[in-house]
Amino acid sequence: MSEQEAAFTRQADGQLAVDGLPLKTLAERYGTPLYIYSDAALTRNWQAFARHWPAPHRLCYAVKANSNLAILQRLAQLGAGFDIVSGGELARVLAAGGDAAQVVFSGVAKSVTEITQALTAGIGCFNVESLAELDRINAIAADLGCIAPVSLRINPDVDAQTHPYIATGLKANKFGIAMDDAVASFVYAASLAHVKVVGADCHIGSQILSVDPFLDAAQRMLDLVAELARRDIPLQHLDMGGGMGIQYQQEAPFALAEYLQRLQALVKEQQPHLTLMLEPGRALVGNSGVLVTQVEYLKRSADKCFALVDAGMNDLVRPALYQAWHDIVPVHASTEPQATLVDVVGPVCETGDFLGHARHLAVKAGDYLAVMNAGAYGFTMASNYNTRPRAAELLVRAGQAHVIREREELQQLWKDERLLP
Ligand SMILES: Cc1ncc(COP(=O)(O)O)c(C=O)c1O
Ligand SMILES: N[C@@H](CCCC[NH3+])C(=O)O
Repeated sequence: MSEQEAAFTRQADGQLAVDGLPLKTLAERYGTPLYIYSDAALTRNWQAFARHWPAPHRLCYAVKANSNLAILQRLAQLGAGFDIVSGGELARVLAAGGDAAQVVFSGVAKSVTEITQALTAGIGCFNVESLAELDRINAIAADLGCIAPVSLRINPDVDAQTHPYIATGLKANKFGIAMDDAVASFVYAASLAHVKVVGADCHIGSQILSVDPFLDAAQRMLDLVAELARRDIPLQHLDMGGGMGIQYQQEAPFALAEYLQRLQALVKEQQPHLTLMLEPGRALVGNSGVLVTQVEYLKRSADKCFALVDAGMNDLVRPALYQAWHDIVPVHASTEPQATLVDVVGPVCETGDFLGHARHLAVKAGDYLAVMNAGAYGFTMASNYNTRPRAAELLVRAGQAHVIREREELQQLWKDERLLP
């Protein structure tokens, strides 16, 4: 967000550093590709929310953005709840010391196993995405002899004006229950013996740069809350999801404080008893991480120059998947005098395997590059495509680098595979 300071800064000697540690030194010591996160940035991002979000309002960090245990641990220490989308994410939150009661469970296709696991752990709330799911939760809770706290995810049908693959609040999207069906769905939920309706939620998309779609969605949700109150279905909380955008290139995201304050003002005016919840992912972790990669080769032809680097779409898929822009900068001042237009591409056998096209870079083989703002949806979307071990992850805290995930070993990649007898 606009008020967030950069954690990765250029020192007087030309080195890009985090907390005074040059990234080049870290890359040489731990190898590349290497994800490096800044605890100071994470903490600052958290505080940018927390400052304007007094209790009892709550923040449930969207685990999918970056689910490393140490990141979850730090956020739990800062006071975060968690928004999860799988039993795996729930297990991670618990392993990191998170409180099950502060967990909300989103996701369109929760399995019997996952619902059972979540009820047994005592999670705070299911964000239910369909009536079929509601029936399943009710039946499992009946078997377990408990009552499941539920919120219904309503699709407010607002256009978040973001990339079509990460817009989620339109009628055409697979998420949530249509606003037209919302009242009837709540009436049905309230009639079930083993669920307790505690809230309503929505999530209109990701990387949203204007506050208007959020406030538009909030007003629609508040109208629904008012209608439900008239029908004697009082709600305790309204969860407006995540989606707050960050600056990757020239975008100008809205001021976070403005959104948080205007949202609270709306609620205070119309439904003062409601607790508000948000599920930020990217806005907490996006700018707190970089992916460091080394240039293996330069390949020049008459009209093209490729920097072939050791990180690929399997390490950071966002450019390939969404044509997303990430700044790519040298980690240290290059001895190459001439900046040229370079396509920064990975080793994966796909034409779509690129990190950045036509970048102005002074670069030579052996140089390290930092792919910026890679803290969200970076490592969590990484794969082993082309039998490439996933990168190591470091968290720098108070000037010290901690390995928070070891680089994968090749043997780990096929340890569960079996040759035929
Ligand atoms: C239900 C839900 N909540 C929260 C998030 C987090 O979104 P963001 O990282 O854009 O804040 C997502 C992902 O878009 C989501 O689907
Ligand atoms: N993975 C997407 C965000 C989608 C979030 C999923 N609800 C990204 O990298 O931008």
